[in-house]
Amino acid sequence: MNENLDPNTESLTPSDKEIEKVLRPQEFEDFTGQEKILENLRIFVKAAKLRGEALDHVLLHGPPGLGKTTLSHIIANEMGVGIKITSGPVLDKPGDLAGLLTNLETGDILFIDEIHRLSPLVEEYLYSAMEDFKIDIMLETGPNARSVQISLNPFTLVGATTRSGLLTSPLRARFGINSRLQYYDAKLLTTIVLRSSSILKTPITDEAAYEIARRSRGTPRIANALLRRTRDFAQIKGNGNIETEIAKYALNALNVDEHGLDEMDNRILSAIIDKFKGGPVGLKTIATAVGEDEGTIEEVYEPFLIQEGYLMRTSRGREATEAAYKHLGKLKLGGTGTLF
Ligand SMILES: Nc1ncnc2c1ncn2[C@@H]1O[C@H](COP(=O)(O)OP(=O)(O)OP(=O)(O)O)[C@@H](O)[C@H]1O
Ligand SMILES: [Mg+2]
Repeated sequence: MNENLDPNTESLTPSDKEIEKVLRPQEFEDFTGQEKILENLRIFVKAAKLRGEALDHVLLHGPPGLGKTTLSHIIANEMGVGIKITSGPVLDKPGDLAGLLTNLETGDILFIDEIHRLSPLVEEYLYSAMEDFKIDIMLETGPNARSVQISLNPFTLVGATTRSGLLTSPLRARFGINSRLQYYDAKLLTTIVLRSSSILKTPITDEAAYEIARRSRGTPRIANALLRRTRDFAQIKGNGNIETEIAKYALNALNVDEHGLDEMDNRILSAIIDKFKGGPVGLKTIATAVGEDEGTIEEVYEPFLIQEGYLMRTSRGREATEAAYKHLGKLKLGGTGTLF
């Protein structure tokens, strides 16, 4: 997959990361889309503030780059509380978590990214913290070891995950607010691209913004990444302004096709069609065929291909749809034979 389009932040260059921060909305007001979720969050935040209580625990799930981290920061800003950030794989043992929890002030937010990757031990430790704001701490080790229970300041846990299916049900049940972020339509992404280009002080036409938006896999992070790369093309190959023509040129150069599918999307569809007669074929087999990690295919590529109607998930595996054949300009063999 093209590095610039990777929806995982890890592959962004340091300056890209800086820019991503600058482009990150700070308040509900700046956050585009996800209307239902926002409408509810606004009410829950307002009510919690009125009562002077910590906000209920929030679980945010959905594919990468849709705004989970952004929303967590916004919630902290809107609540007017501090936020401590950590992630599932970083919290090795209960002690790590205890350190964070005991340092939270009343109402603070503890943001745990990739919460599906918590170790079972740490996860269990989290239960009483979430439920009763109490934890047990071990004093000393060996024969003198004993545990004392200490009370925590009421806090809000915000958990984010791209794989909500991997969460255990006891953990999931402890979140009072549970929101699934959806892919953005082209119109919303156009608004986001226009907002970002104005922050980056890059002139862009509405039409060019739409061109970038509709080819961004429904994902704000990708829209912003494509905007930055297009800006580079505009500066070097054009006059610095982003117009439709230069946007199209840049997107083609970046291997984003007319429908916004990137190289890996197309490789997945081609593999299913060419190597496995259109499916059904198992995820593992697809992963091997395209040389990509199974989990990444499942959480990054597949949801979008399914939503756009190129892929079906059946009990027997993944199947390419008519739309996929059409998209790749291939004929569907066998079946009803009613193509012509
Ligand atoms: N609704 C939105 N409006 C404007 N910009 C957004 C919105 N959602 C996301 N963004 C932009 O997209 C970028 C990625 O968002 P964010 O980091 O919150 O995604 P994420 O869901 O946490 O992804 P991951 O699962 O990879 O952690 C942010 O820097 C932000 O600028
Ligand atoms: Mg994130």
